[in-house]
Amino acid sequence: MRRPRPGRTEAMKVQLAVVQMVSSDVVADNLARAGSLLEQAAAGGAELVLLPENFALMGRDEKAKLAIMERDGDGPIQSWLAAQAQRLGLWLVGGSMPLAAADGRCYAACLVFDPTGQRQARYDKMHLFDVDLPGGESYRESRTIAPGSSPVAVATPWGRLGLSICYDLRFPELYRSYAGAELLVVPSAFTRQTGAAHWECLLRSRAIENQAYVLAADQGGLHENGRQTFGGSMIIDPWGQVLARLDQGEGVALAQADGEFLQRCRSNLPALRHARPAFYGA
Ligand SMILES: NC(=O)CC(=O)C(=O)O
Repeated sequence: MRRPRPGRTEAMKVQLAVVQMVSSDVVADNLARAGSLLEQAAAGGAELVLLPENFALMGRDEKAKLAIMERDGDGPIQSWLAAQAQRLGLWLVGGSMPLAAADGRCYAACLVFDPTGQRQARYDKMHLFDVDLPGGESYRESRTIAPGSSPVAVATPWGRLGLSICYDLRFPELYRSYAGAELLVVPSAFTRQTGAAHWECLLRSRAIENQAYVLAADQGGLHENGRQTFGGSMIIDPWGQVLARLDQGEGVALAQADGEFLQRCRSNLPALRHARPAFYGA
C-alpha cells in the first residue's frame, strides 16, 4: 500500500471502490454477499472501499432495524466489519448500520475501519428522510432513527475523508464543513424516483464545489418490502467527471484517485480559497 506523508496530497494515489447491493431482510445473506463483493474489490486492487447504506438489512419495515441494532462497539455486524477490513487489508467504510440510541430508536451509523481492524471513526446520519414523494411514496425515518449532530472527517493515509449518508447529500453545508477534504463518501439507499431525478446531479455538484473525490455506494434494485432503490453507484473526480459507474443490481465499481490531479483542479480554479463566508455564513 502506498502511504504518502501527511500533507502531501499531490503524492496521493489510491484505488477506490464502491460496492452496490440489493440488500434483503436476512442479515446473514447480506453479509455473505457483501463479503464476496469486498473480495472482488480487493482483487481489483482497492485500498479504500465503501459499502452502501443499510448494507446488512433492508427490512420489510423500518422497525426491523431496531431488532438488529447493536450497542456502540459491541455486536456481530461491527465485528464483521472489523474482520473484513483486517482480512482484506482495506480501509473499509461501513455504509450505515443501526447503533442503539438512548430513546429506544437507533442511529444510522457509518463506521470506518483501518486495515488492522481498528475503528477510526463513527458518523451518525444527521438529516433524516421524512418526506412524501409525488405518487404517494412516503418515508418517516425519524420514527426509528435518531439524528446525529456532528459532522465527522477522518484522517486516512490519502488525506481527509468526510462522512455523510444518503439524504445528507441534499445539504451542501455539511460538505462545506469538510472543506479541504480530499475524499467524500455518500453511502446511500436513494429511492428510484428521486435517484432518477437528482442523484448524479447532486453527487457531481458536491465533487465540483468541494474539489474532492466523491465515492457514492447505493442500494440498487427491488427489495422485499416492495421498495425500489436507484443504484447508479459511482466514483467522481474533483472536476466532476464520473470515473466509474454501475447501473442496477449488485456489483463493484473501481477507480483511482490522483492527488496531483486534485491539486491541479484546486490551484487552477481556486474556488475554495475565493469563498467569502464572512458575508454569507460559514
Ligand atoms: N433515502 C434517502 O435517505 C434519501 C433519498 O432517497 C433522497 O434524498 O432522495
